[in-house]
Amino acid sequence: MVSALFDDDRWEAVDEFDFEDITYHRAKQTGAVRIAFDRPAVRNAFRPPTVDELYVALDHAKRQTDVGCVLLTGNGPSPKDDGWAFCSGGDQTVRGPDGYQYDEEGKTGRLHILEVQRLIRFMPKPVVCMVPGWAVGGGHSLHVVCDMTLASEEHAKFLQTDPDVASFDAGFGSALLAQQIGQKKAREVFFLGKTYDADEAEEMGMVNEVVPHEELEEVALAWAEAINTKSPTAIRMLKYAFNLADDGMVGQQLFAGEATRLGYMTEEAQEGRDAFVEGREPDFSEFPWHY
Ligand SMILES: CC(C)(COP(=O)(O)OP(=O)(O)OC[C@H]1O[C@@H](n2cnc3c(N)ncnc32)[C@H](O)[C@@H]1OP(=O)(O)O)[C@@H](O)C(=O)NCCC(=O)NCCSC(=O)CCC(=O)c1ccccc1C(=O)O
Repeated sequence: MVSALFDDDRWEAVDEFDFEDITYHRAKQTGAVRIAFDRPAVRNAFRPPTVDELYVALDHAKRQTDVGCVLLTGNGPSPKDDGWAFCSGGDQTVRGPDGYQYDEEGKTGRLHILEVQRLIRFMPKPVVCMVPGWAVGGGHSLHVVCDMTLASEEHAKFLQTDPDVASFDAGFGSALLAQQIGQKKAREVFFLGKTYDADEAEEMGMVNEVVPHEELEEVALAWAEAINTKSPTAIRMLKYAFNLADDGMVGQQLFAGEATRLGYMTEEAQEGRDAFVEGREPDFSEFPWHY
């Protein structure tokens, strides 16, 4: 069993990978993938190989031109106590003095969940976080960086423990959270470390919708289906537009890159290319100065 909420009939494994810490599936009926933490016994805490696998799966999902939506979640429940989690952040048992450690000797510690955050943020399609239980520490930050969050009414719980374990996500996990729920509330999340249920998180503006636990994945898949009815270009440009103001010059660069791609698609741009290739002056006279 992948997860108690997983519907076998709707998904097929992406079997070109041999993942241990995550599962990766593709929807049968719409252009969506489901990527899930698969360490339920430790509330889906991530260790370096988990992060490596997550990066590979997300990067693969990014490159699938017939996939319009990525669903990110955590499998469950825990075989130990039936508890549910999206993700409880970095695995504290493998945390060393310079970051999270691989089993292998000689490798330096890593903090590369931040690379995963950037991949989600820059992903040219929406990433939906399905939260079936705890979203804690670095797991909380991941839900923050996802484009939308859907939460289990019964089991989703949101908690920032970073300062308890002397960690601090001073990037998207805090600053983007403040954009979502406001400065005062974001400071409360980190400074007081209270636990919020799904309804409170929705009220605060960091969860889009709260649904009965059993319906979590069905509703998320319906969202993916809705996204897949839209224009891929419009959705991509909108995501980068939403990011732009907060992401500074990198946000501009991503938006501008996609604007360049749209430019390349015009006959006007093709005339510029053809003129160079054919060794002649370009003739742009038939292209209007749009206003
Ligand atoms: C998640 C809890 C609140 C759940 O509580 P509860 O339901 O009572 O269950 P427990 O009995 O506590 O847990 C069950 C079982 O799981 C183990 N476990 C849970 N979380 C972790 C974890 N993070 N690491 C290792 N193991 C974990 C727990 O020990 C139990 O094991 P047993 O053997 O069964 O006893 C609660 O568990 C909890 O508070 N967990 C810790 C949350 C936490 O502090 N996470 C780390 C925050 S720091 C972080 O994530 C850094 C991430 C990062 O890399 C980073 C780097 C640089 C900048 C930013 C970041 C970033 O934040 O992303």
